[in-house]
Amino acid sequence: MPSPAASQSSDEALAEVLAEPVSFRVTVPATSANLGPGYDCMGVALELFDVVDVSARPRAAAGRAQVKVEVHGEAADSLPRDETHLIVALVGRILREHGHRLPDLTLQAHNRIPHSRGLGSSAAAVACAVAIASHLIPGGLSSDEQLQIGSRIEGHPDNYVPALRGGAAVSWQQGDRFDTAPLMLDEQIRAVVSVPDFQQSTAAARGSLPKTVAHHVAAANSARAALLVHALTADPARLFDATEDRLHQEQRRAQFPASMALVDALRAAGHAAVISGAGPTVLVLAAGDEAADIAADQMRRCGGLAEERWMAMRLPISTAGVTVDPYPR
Ligand SMILES: Nc1ncnc2c1ncn2[C@@H]1O[C@H](COP(=O)(O)OP(=O)(O)O)[C@@H](O)[C@H]1O
Ligand SMILES: N[C@@H](CCOP(=O)(O)O)C(=O)O
Repeated sequence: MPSPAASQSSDEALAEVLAEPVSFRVTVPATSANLGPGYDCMGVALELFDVVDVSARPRAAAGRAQVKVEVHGEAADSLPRDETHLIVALVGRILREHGHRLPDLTLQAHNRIPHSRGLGSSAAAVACAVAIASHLIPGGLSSDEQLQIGSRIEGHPDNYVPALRGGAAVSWQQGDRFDTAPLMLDEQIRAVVSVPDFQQSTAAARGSLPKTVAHHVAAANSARAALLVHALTADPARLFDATEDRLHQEQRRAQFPASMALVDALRAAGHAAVISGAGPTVLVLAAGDEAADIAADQMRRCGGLAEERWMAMRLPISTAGVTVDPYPR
């Protein structure tokens, strides 16, 4: 999870960002990162959306901004309702970096993306914050600024970029800048996920990876990642070979043995199964509807045998990334 570094101290000197109240709705998709060998660089947006209704007003009083957050759905019981809420804190940080202070803000968050399951909830929150800040700042943030700011906050661009722009992408870091190229998915590509009832923090999963890998391991992973681009864009029949990872899944097995057991069972049956993001959700990339339905059935059968509860579902690829629309009346 990104560190929001929330602070409203000494923001009296900063400019008011709004002259008039504004209301708008932000919609942001879930994402699945890595896709097997594309560790920290590949991801795809999925049609499972968080929706945040935003009402922002010039500050009514001196001192701190008045912030009110309502949370519905995922983590409604545990997320903060004040300026420490991740989205609010990130909006404040981005505005401050652009010379503005946080306005009075009311957020109504309708959370549908499950947290700490490898479906990019934190990347979605970052994309949401970037979209809100861009909507508030006069003239907005350029597309490149949005890419740089959110990738820097999230620390790895693989799921932030599809949350921002939709579809699938390969993204990378060059010095302190991020760049990305869209992957034009073959029309047969389908995504099926099985989401368990237990969580895995991305930070903890990242902490469990070794600092170095052997040269032959890196070479083998490069071949599969390159093949994955080919399979996703031109030749879905290659998805099984293309989704073999050497960099992170086996290394994290101890963190989510049940997920790895499901990946093993699905792969033994010929499905292109991988850990979604840093887990514990399992993703199958399938070629066509029939293969996707078979994978979903198999996931349900395996899930039914497990101690944990799993929910298998097909999720269409989202061509839309984060969007800002007028607040519906
Ligand atoms: N919509 C949201 N609003 C507020 N905080 C969020 C939101 N989404 C994610 N988070 C924060 O991010 C954490 C999950 O981040 P992370 O461990 O990276 O998992 P994920 O794979 O879901 O991105 C949550 O526990 C919560 O603290
Ligand atoms: N490349 C990252 C992806 C994390 O995705 P998330 O959806 O679990 O936050 C990693 O594998 O650590």
